[in-house]
Amino acid sequence: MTDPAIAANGLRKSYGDKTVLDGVDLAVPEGTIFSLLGPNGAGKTTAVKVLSTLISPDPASGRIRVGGHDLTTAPQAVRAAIGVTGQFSAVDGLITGEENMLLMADLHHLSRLEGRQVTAELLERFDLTEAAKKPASTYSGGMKRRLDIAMTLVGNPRIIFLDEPTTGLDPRSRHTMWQIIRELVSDGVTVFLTTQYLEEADELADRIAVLNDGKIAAQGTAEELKRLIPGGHVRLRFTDPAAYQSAASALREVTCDDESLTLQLPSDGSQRELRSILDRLDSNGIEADELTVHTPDLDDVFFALTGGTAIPTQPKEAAR
Ligand SMILES: Nc1ncnc2c1ncn2[C@@H]1O[C@H](COP(=O)(O)OP(=O)(O)OP(=O)(O)O)[C@@H](O)[C@H]1O
Repeated sequence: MTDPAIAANGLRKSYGDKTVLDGVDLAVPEGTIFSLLGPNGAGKTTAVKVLSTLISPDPASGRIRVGGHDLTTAPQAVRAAIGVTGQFSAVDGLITGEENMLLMADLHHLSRLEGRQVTAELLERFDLTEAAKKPASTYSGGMKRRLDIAMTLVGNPRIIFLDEPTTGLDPRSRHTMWQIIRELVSDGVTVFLTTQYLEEADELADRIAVLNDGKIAAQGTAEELKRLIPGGHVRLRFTDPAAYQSAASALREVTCDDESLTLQLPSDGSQRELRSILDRLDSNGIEADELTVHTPDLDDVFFALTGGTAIPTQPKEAAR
């Protein structure tokens, strides 16, 4: 098995006596999107800054490897493997988009010809060719973010940290950014994304970690996280009142709605639970007209995990 692109054990970071990250464990497989979610001030940006070598972890931290290199002993090698964009944008507003790109190419020691080629390709890919000769200060928020990512890609990084890449963007620009992120991953790049938009994590991330109080409160796929909290249920709708009545007495823990002939019963939506419901209906010769599964959405998960509501212990498969 290959090394994860990012692997942190017991990552700690304090500012004075304020502990921001209190033993964070993360493993991000290569070529996947990992999203770190958390309320304002949870420490997301701090995690990005540590993992991208902008600040040092506390000495009490465990082993942290990024791109196969040790963060503490080989920070230069880590820097060569990664790109960072986000709240600390590298875009210089006084010069044009093209000049920003060429400057980046210079920093990466590309020849003039290579620099021009890469710049033209990336400006085209990010739909900035038309604006290339205008000062970056005249760009819209979405254009600036696209330029920022294009500049990061000049160095051909295998791992990209995106710190809140769509904050403040309108829905169209946000969707464009999502498309860009998906394309990066389809090229094999690993993306570490922080976001305050749960929908964004749900849409993009292979795995999500929820940061709360300096610790990872839970991590897993969006589906695994949704199964962690109560609120999921199965709804059965009938057109035949007799079938509805039989189902109401055959099933346990049902809530009945006699008017709409609908039954609702709590369920985590797992295959095992659905099978047991269907088996019970079958063995009583009952057929529902409609069966729908309702799982809590990520908003419910986020509030439950970061609002102090008790949640059940995380099952093994979600903790892996
Ligand atoms: N240089 C610093 N010195 C002291 N405290 C800091 C410093 N940088 C961040 N903090 C504190 O660390 C905590 C975490 O901040 P961080 O920016 O990592 O949170 P965040 O999850 O990214 O929040 P947001 O969603 O608001 O961007 C905050 O309480 C912040 O005040």
